[in-house]
Formats: sequence, structure tokens, C-alpha cells
Amino acid sequence: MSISVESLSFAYGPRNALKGVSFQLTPGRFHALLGPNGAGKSTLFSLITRLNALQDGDICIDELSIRQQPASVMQRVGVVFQQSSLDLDLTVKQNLYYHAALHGISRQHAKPLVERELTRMEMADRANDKVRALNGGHRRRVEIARALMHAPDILLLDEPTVGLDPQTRLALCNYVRDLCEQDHITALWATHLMEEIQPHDPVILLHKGEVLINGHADDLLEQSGCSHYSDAFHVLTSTDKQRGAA
Ligand SMILES: Nc1ncnc2c1ncn2[C@@H]1O[C@H](COP(=O)(O)OP(=O)(O)OP(=O)(O)O)[C@@H](O)[C@H]1O
Repeated sequence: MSISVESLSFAYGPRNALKGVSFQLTPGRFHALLGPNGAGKSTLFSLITRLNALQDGDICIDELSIRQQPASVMQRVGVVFQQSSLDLDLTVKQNLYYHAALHGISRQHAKPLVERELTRMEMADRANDKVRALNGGHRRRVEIARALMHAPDILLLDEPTVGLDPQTRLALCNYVRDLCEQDHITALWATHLMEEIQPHDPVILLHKGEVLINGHADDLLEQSGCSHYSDAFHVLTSTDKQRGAA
């Protein structure tokens, strides 16, 4: 199952946040959505998750348009937002049951789902701990488990490693890569941290609301002439000249 973003434009009043953004995700792959602060990553997520209403363009999953069948599209998408929204004073398990209830899933139906997701994220032994007692990496894993409760095919993660140490960041990234490989989940991982991408990753680079690169990580090196991703990211996003903009 794939998601395609088609000619998406969005403005906050007079400020254009996205300008004709188009791309398609490959089913079962880990994709990096790159872009510096203000590139439009969160705005894109807010449109896919319907926090903001579409202005121009469309978002489709297979044949379904978010304009025409929003509930069906949302059923196929799981989201981990930039800001954590776990209840710190509930246990891990209670947070997941609470989320299931919000989605109309009965406790009886939720039970095997909670167990499945906690096992998948290697958090089953922490099920009865309060979230407040977990470290940042484990909290993020609970959020991913929560996002997967309704068995979506597509997982969106908006800068999920913010505030985590480098080792925990890498571990979380690898968890999501495993989800893609083993469970054929399609992931869109927003970040501006170049150490989180790998050479063969499909990559979408956003800058000032436009797609600069829709290809693979190595295209960053090729188009910038740099030999390191972090240098390439800096070169490609630091001036308008590199992207041939007016
Ligand atoms: N609620 C809002 N009202 C007005 N302008 C906004 C709003 N949210 C975002 N913007 C503007 O839209 C543009 C895109 O912002 P967005 O938050 O989508 O980028 P981002 O790539 O997610 O950045 P960051 O990495 O800092 O989260 C920026 O110019 C930002 O200032």
C-alpha cells in the first residue's frame, strides 16, 4: 500500500508553507523526509493527518483520496507526532488502552493488540510501569506501539528522535527500519539529522516548502558535490542558488 502526495500547496495566511509538493512512497520502505527548520515537514504531516484541511492538491492511498474518503485513508495511517502526547501518570498499558478506546476499539479487542505491539517494540516487560518512569527512548517506543494499534500500513514519524542521545536515536531508527523490513510497513521519518539516513534510503528533501530532491540518499551527494551527507544537506539548503530558484 502506498501513499502519494499530489501537487500539495498550503499557506498560513500570506505565508506559503508548501508549494506544489509531490512524491510517492514505496510500500515497505523506510523513507527519510529531510528539511531544515521551517521547510514544511510538520505542515505536510498536519495535512496527511487532517489536522489542517487541504487547500490545493491531494493525498491518496492507493485509489483513495483523502478529500473523498478521509476516514478510510486515516485508518491506514499511524502517526508519531513531534511532541509526545502520552499521559505520564498512566502505565504503558493504560496509555495504549486509552488510545484504543478513543478509536472505538473495545477492551476485549484491544487486549491482543496491546500485547502484540508491546512485544513487537520489546516493551512487554514495562507494560505496568508508569510512563513517567521510562527513559526518552522507551517513551518513543510506546508512542510507536500506540501508532500501530489499529494496524496501519503507513507510519509517519515527525522528528521522533528529538531530545534523545545518539545511541538511543540510532536504536529507535533501527526499530522502525525493522518494522519496514519485517512487517512491510511504509515509514516516512522526518528529520534534519543526517546520521539517521543510509545510502539506499529513499529520500525527500524539502526546503522552503518545495521538494529539492525526490530520490535516494546518494542523490544528496551527487547534487551537492559533497562526500558527506551533513555537508550535502548544508550546501543544498543553505542557499537558493543550488536549487536553481529565482
Ligand atoms: N501555525 C502556523 N502559523 C503560521 N505559520 C506557520 C504555522 N506553522 C508553521 N508555520 C510556518 O510554515 C513554514 C513551515 O513550517 P513547518 O513547521 O511545517 O516546518 P518544519 O519543517 O516542520 O520545521 P521544524 O523542523 O522547525 O519543525 C514555516 O515558515 C513556519 O514558520
